[in-house]
Amino acid sequence: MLVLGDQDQISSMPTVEKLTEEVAMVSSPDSFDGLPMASPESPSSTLVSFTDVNVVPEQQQKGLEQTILHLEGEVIGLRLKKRSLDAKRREALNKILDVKGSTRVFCRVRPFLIADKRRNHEVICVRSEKLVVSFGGSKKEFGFDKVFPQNASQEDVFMEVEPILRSALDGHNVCIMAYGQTGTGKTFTMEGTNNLPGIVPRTLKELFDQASTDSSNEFTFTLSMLEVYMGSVRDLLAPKPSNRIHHGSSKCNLNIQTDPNGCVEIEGSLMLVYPISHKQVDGTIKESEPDLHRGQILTRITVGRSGGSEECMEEFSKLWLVDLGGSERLLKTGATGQTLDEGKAINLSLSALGDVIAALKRKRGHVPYRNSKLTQILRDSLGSAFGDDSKALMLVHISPCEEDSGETTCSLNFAKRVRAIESNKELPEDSRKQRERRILEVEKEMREAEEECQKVRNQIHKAELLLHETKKLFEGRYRPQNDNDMISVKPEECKKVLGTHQTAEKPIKRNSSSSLPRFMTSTAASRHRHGAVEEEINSRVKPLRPLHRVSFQFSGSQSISYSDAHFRTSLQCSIKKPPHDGEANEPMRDATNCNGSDSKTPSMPRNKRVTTSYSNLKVALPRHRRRMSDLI
Ligand SMILES: Nc1ncnc2c1ncn2[C@@H]1O[C@H](COP(=O)(O)OP(=O)(O)OP(=O)(O)O)[C@@H](O)[C@H]1O
Repeated sequence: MLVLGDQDQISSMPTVEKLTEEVAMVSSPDSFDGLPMASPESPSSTLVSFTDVNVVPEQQQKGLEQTILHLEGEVIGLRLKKRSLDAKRREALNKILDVKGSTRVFCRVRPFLIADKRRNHEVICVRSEKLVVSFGGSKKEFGFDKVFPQNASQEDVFMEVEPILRSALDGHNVCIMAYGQTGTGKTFTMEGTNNLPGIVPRTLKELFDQASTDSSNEFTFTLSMLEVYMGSVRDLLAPKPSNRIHHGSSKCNLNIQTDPNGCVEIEGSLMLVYPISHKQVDGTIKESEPDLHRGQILTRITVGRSGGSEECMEEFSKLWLVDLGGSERLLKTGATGQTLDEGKAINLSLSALGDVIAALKRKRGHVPYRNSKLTQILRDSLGSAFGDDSKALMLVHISPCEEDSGETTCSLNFAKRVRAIESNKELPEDSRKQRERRILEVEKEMREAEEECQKVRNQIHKAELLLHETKKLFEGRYRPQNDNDMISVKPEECKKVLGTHQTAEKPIKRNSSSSLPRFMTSTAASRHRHGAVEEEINSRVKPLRPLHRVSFQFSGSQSISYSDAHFRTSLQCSIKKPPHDGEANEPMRDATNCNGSDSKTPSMPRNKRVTTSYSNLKVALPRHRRRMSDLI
């Protein structure tokens, strides 16, 4: 009996390659009657040679049983190895983020727009990670973790954001906030356009891609969208009229609750809807479009991750993507009425955010999370409420225009305050260099662990395929079956395989040879023929990679398209009822059961991908908000 974690047993087991050879030998026509011959090169072989044809079935059965046991042990051993490599990679990523700072601030400069008549290129000057603003005859320098100049692409921005997203998959709470004056490109960065998708759609795609390549974890995703508007929280995905706070519905102002562990949940919000209901949710979002007003938009992706077996508890992490709303000073805009009230509410919210950040910076005493809905919602992603487990990124947006330089300086000062949460920001030159060296070292460690992990993943895949095949072979030959358990092969399939009409029309019926009198057991020659037929069929119905389960629960308007129809079917199955480990070896059967028809589906591609369509992923929000600049 193999005990999980017994490394000696695992390391003394035959390798996948060796077992592959052995299984190949079992069904090889070159070996005697389909049986392996003992070889001096393989003393450890679990399969032996036979001379008495009557003893053959029992010995062969034992040999296959041994092979199955070894393969199962091999898979367990490889999974353990992968888990430890994965932990190493996560630790390295975490170290990198810690050395870089768990609260980071990037700055993005918007390019000049057609509407910008006066273009003074001297106002904003970007030098590496520094930015100089020339304003009223004086120059002011600001340093950030990264500065994106006017010509930076959406891709450039996302590349820098991506490591933080990965830490959400690793179980950390992450918060990415876009801050800045109205019209400086917050929505452009977060949502983007159909052709130039921003962080939100790219994040979804990235998360799905990464989850779909991780076969040892199961992931679930839920997506929610909230708006903080005039001090109330509303569910942007709720059907009308409950989402209309200004129409006085009591349901619209959702309660924010914090559990004893400091985890925040929004009471009664957010239907969890599977992809199949996207159209319905899409309609809901569109319905809310005419409610033009100005609030703060919060997109939340909850990532559920479990280790792929029933003993492993599911861990949850939250990823917040927040458009903080225009930060401009209201006197300057000359706003009145509702616009003025909306502006005031946003500014109060931002100032509460600033206070929370300042308190976090002090690292002691009371943190005033309760002063605004925004900070209450983001509480468990903003900082030290329950350890240094959270990662935050602020993307401050500025305009290149001279007439905006006052607002630009205000935004940059705010961002500077956020950045100062990390005490080691302004390091002397040699400490900075040392820090950069450390980052490079850990990045190398992480890359190595990733590469090693990929290798082990491939080995697991191979071993699982082999195990699946061997079990199939074993069950086909030795498992006692009653008459109802006939495996029927479609006549046309048999015709293709065998080329003889006669054999094709008969379903292949399997009986346990050991349960029959010896005179009724198959002869060596008939077993050989039978084996050849089985192999042909097996090679046609290609073995599938065991499903690693990724399920999606959406309450958003996003539509997800899967590049592989078979995967979609399997996915729907896994959403309805998570398969057990044993079932994971037979995904084709699962899929067949699910749609209730015989599966002619081609085998699942090795690298199945879950893709998103950007155009569909674009949340129809921009029209939902009124731009301050339009009103001036
Ligand atoms: N990096 C960029 N490249 C090209 N166009 C940009 C960029 N940033 C912003 N824009 C354009 O500038 C305009 C204003 O941008 P956007 O609506 O994203 O600003 P905002 O800060 O979200 O404003 P609001 O506070 O009103 O929501 C849009 O037309 C947008 O396409």
